[in-house]
Amino acid sequence: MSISIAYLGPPGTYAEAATQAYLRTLPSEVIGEYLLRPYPTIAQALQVVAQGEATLAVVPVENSIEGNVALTLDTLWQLSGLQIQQALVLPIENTLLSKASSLEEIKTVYSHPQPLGQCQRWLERFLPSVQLVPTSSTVQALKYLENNYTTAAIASARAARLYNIPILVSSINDYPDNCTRFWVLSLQPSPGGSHTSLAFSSSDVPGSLVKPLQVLANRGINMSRIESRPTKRSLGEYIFFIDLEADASVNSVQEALSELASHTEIVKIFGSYNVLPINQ
Ligand SMILES: O=C(O)C(=O)C[C@]1(C(=O)O)C=C[C@@H](O)C=C1
Repeated sequence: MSISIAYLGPPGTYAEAATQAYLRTLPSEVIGEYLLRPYPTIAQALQVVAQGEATLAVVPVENSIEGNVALTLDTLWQLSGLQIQQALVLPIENTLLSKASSLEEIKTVYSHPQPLGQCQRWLERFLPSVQLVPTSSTVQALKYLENNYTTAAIASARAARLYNIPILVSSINDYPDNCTRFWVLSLQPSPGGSHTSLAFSSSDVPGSLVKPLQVLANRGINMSRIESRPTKRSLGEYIFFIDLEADASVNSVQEALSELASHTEIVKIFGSYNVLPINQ
């Protein structure tokens, strides 16, 4: 029986590169059982796993320059049962792809909003008057390059090779150490590991953030990330996404997680897992 992995496609996206990197971490004799399934949005990749139509999803969570991937966090909050199996940190090296022979010919640059943000300063410096157009993925941006010598796309060198498109300028990141953290999620219980992720909502009253954080601090549990997203119910109400440097199977962490319930409205525990850096 094959194991399907959902990701933001089409092939050639950074999400696909992360999915391939995840496959390379598995024993070679099982890799043939995995089937990669591209989806047009991150939300759909997560939904098919939550509905049991795919086994795993590989989705971006956070970028070192642009911060959180809001769509991933919002979708995870809405769905039930998804557990993190593994985190992967993938280096992101953006390149400018175009059929133009020089930067002067370019009038429009297409890409996913994240790479447009990751290369913002480069774009301001070298292409200050072009129009920037967001697309649903870096590979979707490539379709605007067909038979057009005034357009460019920001995508990976791998996408350029796959779709046979010339690279006009390589390495255009504003900061060289650009990397994105991905999560591998499924309906299986998470395997345990060095990090635990959770999210909670709380009402807009004094201490609604301090109290849950105090529960963690009281037990010496270190937090490696905190992000907020609006509940979308009313202005000023938030969902907090937290990563802990701790394994939920440890007694004190388990106690803290159960105590959180009394200081929050809804708590969702996404599980404990290890983080793997990927060298490309
Ligand atoms: O468009 C792609 O190629 C993606 O894989 C999406 C995505 C993202 O959603 O952040 C993934 C990682 C990179 O930081 C840039 C874009």
